[in-house]
Amino acid sequence: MRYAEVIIDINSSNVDKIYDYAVPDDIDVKPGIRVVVDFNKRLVEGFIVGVKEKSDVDSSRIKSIMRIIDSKPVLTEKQLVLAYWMKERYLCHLVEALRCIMPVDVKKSMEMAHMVVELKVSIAEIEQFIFSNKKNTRQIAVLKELLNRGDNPVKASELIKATGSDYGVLKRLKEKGLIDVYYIDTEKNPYSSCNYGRTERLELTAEQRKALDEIKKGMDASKGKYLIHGVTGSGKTEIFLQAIEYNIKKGKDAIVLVPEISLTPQTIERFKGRFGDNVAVLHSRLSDGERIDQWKRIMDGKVKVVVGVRSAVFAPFKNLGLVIVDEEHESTYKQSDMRPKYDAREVAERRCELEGAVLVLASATPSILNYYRAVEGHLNLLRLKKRVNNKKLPYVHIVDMRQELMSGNRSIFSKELYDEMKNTLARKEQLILFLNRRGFYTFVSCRLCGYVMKCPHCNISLTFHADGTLQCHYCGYSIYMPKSCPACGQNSIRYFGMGTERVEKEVKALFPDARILRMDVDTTRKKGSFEKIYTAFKNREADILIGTQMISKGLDFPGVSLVGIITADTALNFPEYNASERTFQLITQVAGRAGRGNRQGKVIIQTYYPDHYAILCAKNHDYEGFYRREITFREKSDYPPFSELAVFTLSGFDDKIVKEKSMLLYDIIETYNEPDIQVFKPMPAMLHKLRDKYRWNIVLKSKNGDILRYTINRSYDKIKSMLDKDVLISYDINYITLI
Ligand SMILES: Nc1ncnc2c1ncn2[C@@H]1O[C@H](COP(=O)(O)OP(=O)(O)OP(=O)(O)O)[C@@H](O)[C@H]1O
Ligand SMILES: [Zn+2]
Ligand SMILES: [Zn+2]
Repeated sequence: MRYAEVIIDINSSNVDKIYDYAVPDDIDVKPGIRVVVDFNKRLVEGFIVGVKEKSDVDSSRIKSIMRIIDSKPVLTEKQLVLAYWMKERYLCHLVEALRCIMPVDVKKSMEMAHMVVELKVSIAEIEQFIFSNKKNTRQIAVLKELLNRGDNPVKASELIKATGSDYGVLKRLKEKGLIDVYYIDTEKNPYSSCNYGRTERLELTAEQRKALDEIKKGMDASKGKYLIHGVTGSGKTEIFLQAIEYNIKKGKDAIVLVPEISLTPQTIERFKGRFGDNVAVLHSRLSDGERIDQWKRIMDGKVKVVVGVRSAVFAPFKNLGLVIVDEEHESTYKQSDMRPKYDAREVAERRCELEGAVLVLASATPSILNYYRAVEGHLNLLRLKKRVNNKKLPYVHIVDMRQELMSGNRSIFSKELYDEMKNTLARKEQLILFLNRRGFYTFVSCRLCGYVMKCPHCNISLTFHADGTLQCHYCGYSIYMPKSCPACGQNSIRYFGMGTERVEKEVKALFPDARILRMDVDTTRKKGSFEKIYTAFKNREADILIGTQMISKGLDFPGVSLVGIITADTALNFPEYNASERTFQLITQVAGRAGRGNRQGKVIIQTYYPDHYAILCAKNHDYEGFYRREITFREKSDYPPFSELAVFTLSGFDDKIVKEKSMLLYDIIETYNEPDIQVFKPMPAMLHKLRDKYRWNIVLKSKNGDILRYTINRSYDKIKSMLDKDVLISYDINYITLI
């Protein structure tokens, strides 16, 4: 007797283990095949992860596999290993990891969405079958429906609906040779309709060539991990393109990860321009159907390159040779809002190790973590110090906003920025105004009593919008701006702070003839609106682009000679160990948008902290200097990369109960008394009240990742058994932001 080790496709910690099922003699099983099994008297799907001759489970209790879903494995052995690794690293259920690797919608669609069914034999043979198999009512219903529809193939999903049958019925008819079931390729390729001009390989600069040669060596050896540190505009993308070309020549596939906000038409254009229809694009704005189609094109080997966001790291290539992670420092590579809370950079690295592929991380401002790993010799550091064609990096000027205020300037623009804007417009060049939205609110309060308008569900300040509403950016709660103060009744409610709308208004007042575009969450909500604004600015249909984080990445507009950073330091005072790192990265990236054309660019940074090393090093284009300051601080305070951090978050409607349970969890962790673990007392989360729920955090820190994970697992299991439904608990290992 053979036994299959099966992972049940139910997402629950109780079910997160391997179950043994007996394999009937006439069924052929392999790891990676999906099966239907009886689980607690329910028919459920599962994945076979192993096959063995003996089972330790009592033979009287072992059930048999009902049937197999796939004739060939849908998961490779390496994908299974990757799933196990994710489970260990992020403490997720194996099913959660498998669902990333083989998303549910893709799974379903493989069976249904594109399957077409048609008769394979003559009508006479069908009639004969119906006549002699009267008992198979469901099979007969299907055949009759097909006869009714004449010669045309019918979609499997439609057929099943019309006859009340299921996929199993179709499968049995196919096995009998009566019908044919096949996929049609609808090729809902959302980019194929666009016209991408073909581009040719560029003659590389000496620095580019050196970097590419190194990467090629890695590709020849089927291994290697690289970190490209290349200043903005140094031509990193051209290196990617030629590395991919080499990879394709070797018959291999490549994945390029980019942050959501840099997956712009320009980025897509660059890859499509070189590799045409060999490129699939995966981003979160695709419809389900579009995503499934892209996924299928990858599985069927129809493309050689995937350009996509975080989840594209799981693209089901069979012959992966290269994974590139562009803008490697971006925090969005970490999935924070849902389980499994994986980091795509780490998954990429693990996947490369497993599949003999080369990893290339790249950034103008590498994450402290990966730069440290490069310094320590775990990553191969490749440097690009110059811009292409020796174009100069922009000249950066710091304006001390405290002095502006003292000299009587209450405008959001310093005198210097105003003058430069005027000059730039006079020269008919373009300029970008950048606003750091992080931690910055346009809040509304009473000038007399100080009352602040807050969201009743989230207890954070409401944001003022130009249409006269106040909105909560977390839950969407919205009210009209009140005429009088709800607390003191006086007519003295005003809004403070600044948003992109306010900037736009001020610019209009100062430069009534300038053509302005605004790019933020509000103006880009509609599908395609990002592209519209982008193209308009690129075609120089506007002079000024005002925007938030969205415009900081990867944009290459040669017409831009001035960048004004209106609020450079709003994130600097965030109570987070990585606040300086993120401020430095942001300023450097935004500044990098200036002077990519013929004229040297100019950048003006407005700040209240002109002496902070994050600001000063950004001004001097001094990454190494910043790194040295920052790594010293991290080492002294035992912050990553010298430790790992994790957080438990408890939440519920009753603040008192949530706090009590947090204390209880704290005590549990303390009683384990692990010397390598530092536990911090429960603290109300920064967003203490969110969507009517109160939230508390417990932070853990350790130099020993194994013990950290062991402790999280143990204490989580323990506290789970002591919680009612009214308190929810979650954890995040190596979280990015503590909220
Ligand atoms: N070898 C080359 N010869 C001529 N032009 C080049 C060469 N390499 C790149 N370029 C051009 O230089 C410009 C900047 O390159 P690219 O956008 O790849 O820089 P980058 O390093 O990715 O910058 P960022 O980090 O700011 O996104 C692009 O317009 C690109 O087409
Ligand atoms: Zn709210
Ligand atoms: Zn008041």
